[in-house]
Amino acid sequence: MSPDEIKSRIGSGLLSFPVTHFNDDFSLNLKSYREHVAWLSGFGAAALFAAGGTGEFFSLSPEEVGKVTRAAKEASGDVPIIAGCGYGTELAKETARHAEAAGADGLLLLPHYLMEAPQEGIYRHVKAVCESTGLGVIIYNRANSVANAETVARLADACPNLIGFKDGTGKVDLVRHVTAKLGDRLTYIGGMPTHELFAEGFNGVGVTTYSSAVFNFVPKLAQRFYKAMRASDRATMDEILHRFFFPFAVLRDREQGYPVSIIKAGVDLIGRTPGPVRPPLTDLKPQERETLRELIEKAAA
Ligand SMILES: O=C([O-])C(=O)C[C@H](O)[C@@H](O)C(=O)[O-]
Repeated sequence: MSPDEIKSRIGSGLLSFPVTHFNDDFSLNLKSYREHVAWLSGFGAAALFAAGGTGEFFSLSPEEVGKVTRAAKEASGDVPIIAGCGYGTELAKETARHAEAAGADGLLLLPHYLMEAPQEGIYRHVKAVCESTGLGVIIYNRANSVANAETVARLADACPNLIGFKDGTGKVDLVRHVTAKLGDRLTYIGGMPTHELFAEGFNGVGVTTYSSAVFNFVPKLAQRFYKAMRASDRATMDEILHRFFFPFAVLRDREQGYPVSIIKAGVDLIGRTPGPVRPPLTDLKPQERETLRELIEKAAA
């Protein structure tokens, strides 16, 4: 897809990040991953992100990102696949090359590694990655890589293929500044952990779509919530928040890294085979899985 096509496509509906499936020895289980992506593709996502944060991008090699992206493309039918890339500039460019060769429809640029960086450095880094690829690129503001509105505007001017801005900071003032300055030059994506908890507020500042991690295992519930948000149907949102998302967040917050582990556990509980999370993450404990099982049952009721 051209950068313009993927830009309007991601703005057209709910997004999600499939978990990456592993065998018990932590090697990639692409067969199981393909089956999961094929199943998810039937629930109306505007695009799926291969090897994103929830897909344990941070635990994959550049070659593995390429393999995961190719497997997603083989399974997703006409649902576009956006691939993760990130770390320092050279590794990000290398990963982008693997993803592009694997047929990705766009790229999500996750934060660079370890160091804080000045705005000029973030600008040069993002620009270099954009210039290295023909794909549309979405910048992901999070952790040690947070571009301010001025930097995002400079990047949008310098990089025609910068098509999206994803927020993982939760800073409404910063995001509002970006949406006010950039208008419809970019598509805006909410990417807080369990973004449904933030969705209504961010919709109010121009972030009209978001990525839903729980879509991995309760896709119908995720779509119901998204449609309620778009329709400003607060009664439905309140009902789903109380029944599912608030207790889900309590469980998710029991351990560092659980925003990813709990999604894998959910996928496992619905009878798919995502396998374990790779270290440094850890899987849910048996009692926590039981609590999640009960929540999933309630969500289906
Ligand atoms: O990097 C990631 O995986 C995300 O930020 C996407 C997730 O889907 C997040 O928005 C969530 O947990 O709902």
